[in-house]
Amino acid sequence: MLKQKTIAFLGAGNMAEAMISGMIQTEKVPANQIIVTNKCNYDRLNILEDKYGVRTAPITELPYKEIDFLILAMKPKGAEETLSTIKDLLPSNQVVISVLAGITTSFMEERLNTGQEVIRVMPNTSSMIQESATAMSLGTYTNEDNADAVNELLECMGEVYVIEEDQMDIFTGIAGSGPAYFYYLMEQMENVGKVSGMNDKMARKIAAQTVYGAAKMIMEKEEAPAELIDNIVSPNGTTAAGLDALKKHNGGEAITQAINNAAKRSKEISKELDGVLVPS
Ligand SMILES: NC(=O)C1=CN([C@@H]2O[C@H](COP(=O)(O)OP(=O)(O)OC[C@H]3O[C@@H](n4cnc5c(N)ncnc54)[C@H](O)[C@@H]3O)[C@@H](O)[C@H]2O)C=CC1
Ligand SMILES: O=C(O)[C@@H]1CCC=N1
Repeated sequence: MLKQKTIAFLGAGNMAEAMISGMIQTEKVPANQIIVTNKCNYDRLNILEDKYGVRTAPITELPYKEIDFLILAMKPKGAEETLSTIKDLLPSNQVVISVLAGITTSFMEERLNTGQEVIRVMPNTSSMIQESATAMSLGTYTNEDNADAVNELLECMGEVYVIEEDQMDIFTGIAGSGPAYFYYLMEQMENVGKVSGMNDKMARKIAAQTVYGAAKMIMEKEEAPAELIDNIVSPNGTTAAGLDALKKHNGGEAITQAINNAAKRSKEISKELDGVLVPS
């Protein structure tokens, strides 16, 4: 289904690159059917062209009629201007996909022509290696075939979850921002290893392998985290001592706060940006 689709990115940053990398690796989307544009920084476009074989174009020269899926991948504050620029350039059957935190489907629909199909998506940077946890929520006018095709496209980047849009803020807090929390924790693990005399590279790999193995256990065994914890803890052993310290220092509360704060920020972005809507 994807072989015939043309996909364009508006925005050539980290998230766009991660998604392009995921798509190219599956070989489901031919590289020359991906077109990337950026507001400025044309060097960045040259880098992506050389690295992935994608096509690039200045924003004013995008072949809108040729494009099936137009992916908004700039910062959320650029959405308003971009939607007003592209509004009358889009064919009616083109799907606008946004990965922008806090930008709702109704925000997009209100700024595009009536009936334009929009899909809100929240991937994460693990799209780069096809290991994203990605959510998608459909807009008012999305047709089923297009929704299926976009789902298939997102599967190039990892697992896809179709969720109600009112879950998108919390999903963003858990999975969109989530990799950063784990990088932060792994950085601490690495540092503790280094301080104790471990070789730098080995300390990093040990931390990453430990987290990777634990995540894989949850994915592959149908056991709850609590059961897996039970398998590690010996009475009066090292893990009990470690978990005691983690609980004493509110480790669980810290991750809950991180997720809730990110979700709160996603909601705030929606409110802040929606405030600038000028009725036509
Ligand atoms: N980085 C991440 O982990 C994730 C980011 N997102 C969303 O992806 C979007 C992009 O984030 P990043 O790639 O991290 O940012 P970034 O700063 O790396 O890239 C943004 C790119 O958009 C370009 N740009 C700005 N305005 C533009 C416009 N009007 N038209 C075309 N290009 C424009 C910039 O030149 C830049 O290359 C954000 O809205 C963010 O909420 C979503 C999920 C995860
Ligand atoms: O930090 C951000 O706002 C974006 C959205 C999710 C990950 N990065």
